[in-house]
Amino acid sequence: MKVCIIGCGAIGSLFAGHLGRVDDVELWAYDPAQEHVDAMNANGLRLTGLSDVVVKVNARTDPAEIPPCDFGIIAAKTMHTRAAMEATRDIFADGAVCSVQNGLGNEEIIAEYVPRVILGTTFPAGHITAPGVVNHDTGGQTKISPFPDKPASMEEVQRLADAVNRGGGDVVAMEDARGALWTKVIFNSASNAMGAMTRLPHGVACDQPGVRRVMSELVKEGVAVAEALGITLESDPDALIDYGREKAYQHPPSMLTDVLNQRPTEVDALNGGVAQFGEQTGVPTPLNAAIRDIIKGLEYSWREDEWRHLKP
Ligand SMILES: NC(=O)C1=CN([C@@H]2O[C@H](COP(=O)(O)OP(=O)(O)OC[C@H]3O[C@@H](n4cnc5c(N)ncnc54)[C@H](OP(=O)(O)O)[C@@H]3O)[C@@H](O)[C@H]2O)C=CC1
Ligand SMILES: CC(C)(CO)C(=O)C(=O)O
Repeated sequence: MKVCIIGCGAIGSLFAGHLGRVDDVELWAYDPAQEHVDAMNANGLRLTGLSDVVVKVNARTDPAEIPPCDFGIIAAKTMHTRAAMEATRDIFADGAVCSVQNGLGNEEIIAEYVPRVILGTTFPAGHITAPGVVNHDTGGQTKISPFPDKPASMEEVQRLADAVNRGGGDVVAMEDARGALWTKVIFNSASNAMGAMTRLPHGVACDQPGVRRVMSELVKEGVAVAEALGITLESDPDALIDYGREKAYQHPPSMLTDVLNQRPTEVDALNGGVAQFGEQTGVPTPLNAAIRDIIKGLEYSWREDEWRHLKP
């Protein structure tokens, strides 16, 4: 079985670290980061932290050098989903592609490019520490299921989960993982956005009563949209925020890290995604829409060369 990781950064590498240990998996990776790809090809992909392993990955920056694959696992940031699928669509002309990204709308984009799609959400965390080296920060489950609009078969979903699990992963194949995905999205739309706007780590932000109140208001909007879509959440996202305070008090949400590094954020797929599905279902989401617009304004502030010369 051939599997290609699309975007082999932190999360993609955690999946590669599992699949690279399985004898009957031929593992490929597409990633535009030349230095990272060169390091993986020269020395293997090294995982540190919770995992301590080096695996062989056939990494490429040119998708034309990758053979047709049975499965893709996309772990590029959400703003790169379309470009990633444009580049790799031929690899999956008869394959199934699974998203393990955060946010909403990824599966809909993937479905424009490949015949079968697997929806997913993942809880482990990691970060790149050097080219070809990724630290596995925390463990957790991944949940995957056929994407209803363009489904992979349940047999394919199970086969992909089995392959990752045989390499030490923890992937649950489900009939419908939308509840798990939406639970995490609603959590992220509160924790990540408020972390990014206050520059406080998750737990510290939770301890500011006003900030915590806004988180709960963001959650309420997301829950109402999920309900309108007929999605049963896996758990209460507001309780997940409190759980996160206990387990990861000093954790900077990824959107805060992006803001501190003045990098584009995933706000369009998080608060923007909730607002977009809110519009579709007629559920008001003014707070999520406002957060999206403010964070987009913040991103623009970093591109001073585009606005410094402007006059009314
Ligand atoms: N990191 C974490 O702990 C967690 C992350 N997630 C989610 O997983 C997804 C991936 O995040 P993460 O692994 O942290 O991100 P990273 O930035 O570590 O990895 C993404 C990789 O994709 C590459 N990339 C950029 N553009 C493209 C493209 N057009 N096609 C293919 N690959 C591309 C990047 O290269 P370059 O660096 O050159 O841009 C990078 O190597 C996100 O949606 C995130 O929210 C979910 C759970 C936890
Ligand atoms: C908290 C975490 C790492 C959970 O996976 C996350 O999703 C984020 O920071 O964006």
